Formats: sequence, structure tokens, C-alpha cells
Amino acid sequence: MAQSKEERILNFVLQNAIKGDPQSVVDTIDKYCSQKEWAMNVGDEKGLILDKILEETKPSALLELGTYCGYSAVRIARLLKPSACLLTIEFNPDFAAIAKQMIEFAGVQDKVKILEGPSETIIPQLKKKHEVDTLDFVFLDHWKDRYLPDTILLLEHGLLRKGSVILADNVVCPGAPDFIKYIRNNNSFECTNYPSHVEYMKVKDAMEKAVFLG
Ligand SMILES: O=C(NCc1cccc(CNc2ccc3[nH]ncc3c2)c1)c1cc(-c2ccc(F)cc2)cc(O)c1O
Ligand SMILES: [Mg+2]
Repeated sequence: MAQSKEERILNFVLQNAIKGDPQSVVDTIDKYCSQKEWAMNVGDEKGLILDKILEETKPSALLELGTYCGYSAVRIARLLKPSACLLTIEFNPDFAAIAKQMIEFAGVQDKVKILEGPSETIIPQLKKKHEVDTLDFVFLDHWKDRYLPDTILLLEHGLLRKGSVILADNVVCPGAPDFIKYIRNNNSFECTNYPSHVEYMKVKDAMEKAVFLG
């Protein structure tokens, strides 16, 4: 069977990055995807914005929607305190299998748990099945038409608390217009836009931070 792009990315990391060194895994994926094959990792430019928001928030309980190859899971986990835990939901089983290997190679498997399946099924299970109380940080990077319904699901299931941070990738390209309209008009959220570019491209993109006010 011909290799997938995601398998090629993983193999490039296994052959070129330093095992147990998450920064080298992040840098190696960025090198491959900027020089050889584009892929939908949050990337180095938006990654620095993600890093800064994580360092300001210092979260302990995190959720990511859209694991893909595990780039942002490794990028996030490398900044977390030892007791912190990132749950990351991936619908595509092939992506989840790649991400599992990427996360283990980076040595951050003790801080990251991949949950396979659709967000709409898993979010309602987080409290009872995955021992989540409330989430300090949520990174939205899955299907863009799921950003709004899943934000509403998080609210409905009491998973956000005063100060919970939601960070959404791609609010310009591909865009998440219904999410942006809702979150910027909802007085329970304090929103900030971070202009940037699509990973590895000159095309304009942005991330949106929404702090839940309770
Ligand atoms: O579309 C995007 N990403 C989402 C995505 C896409 C495909 C598959 C999955 C499968 N994973 C998945 C699905 C459903 C799920 N439910 N719960 C979990 C879960 C997980 C996820 C995306 C696109 C571009 C982009 C493309 C083209 C272009 F020109 C410019 C920019 C840039 C990005 O940074 C992007 O993030
Ligand atoms: Mg994205």
C-alpha cells in the first residue's frame, strides 16, 4: 500500500528528530511541512501564539479537538506542568494511529490521552468516563463547522468555568463564521483576535481566544 502523507511525516520525524525531545519533534514536522509537503498542523507562526497563551494560562486540564498527526498535542504538552493532562479527540482512526506514535516518540505520552471518535459523542462523556471536572483550556482545530456546536456542548455539560480559555485555529481560513458571530456577541465570553497566516503559507489566517466569564 502506498504511504499516506501522514505516514511520511511520522517517518521523517522518526528518522530525523531526537527521541524524547518534543521541541525537536515540533521543529522537524515544521521543516518537513514547509519544505516538502504542506499539512494542516497549526505550525510555527500560530504555534508561537499558542505557546504564549498557554504560558499565560498555565492550565492543568486541557482538551484539544482535532489531533491530526499530534503536532499541537506535542507542542502543548511540552509546556505543561507534570501534573497537567491534555485530552485530544480525533475522529479519523488513521490520524489517531499516527498521532499516538508521534506523541510517544516525543516522550509526552504521560501528559496526553488520545480519545478516538467524534467530539459530539465524546464531549458528553468527559465528566463521567474521563474524570474531567472543568476544563482550563480548549483548543479547537477540527472540522470548522463543529466549532460552534461543540462550544455549546461544552457549556451544556458544565465543562467550562470562570476563566476557561477557548482558543480556535483557522477563524479566517478556512474560517468558522458562525462560531465567531456567536462567541463575539455572547456577553459571557471576552474575545481577542490574533492575526496570523495559514501554516507554512502567506495566506492570511487568525486565531481567536475566548475567555469564559461564567
Ligand atoms: O480543516 C482543517 N482541519 C480540520 C480537519 C480537516 C480534515 C480532517 C479532519 C479530521 N479530524 C477530525 C474531524 C472531526 C472531528 N470531530 N472531533 C474530532 C475531530 C477530528 C479535521 C484545517 C484546514 C486548513 C486549510 C486547508 C486548506 C487550505 F487551503 C487552507 C487551510 C488549515 C488548518 O489549520 C486546519 O485545521
Ligand atoms: Mg488548524
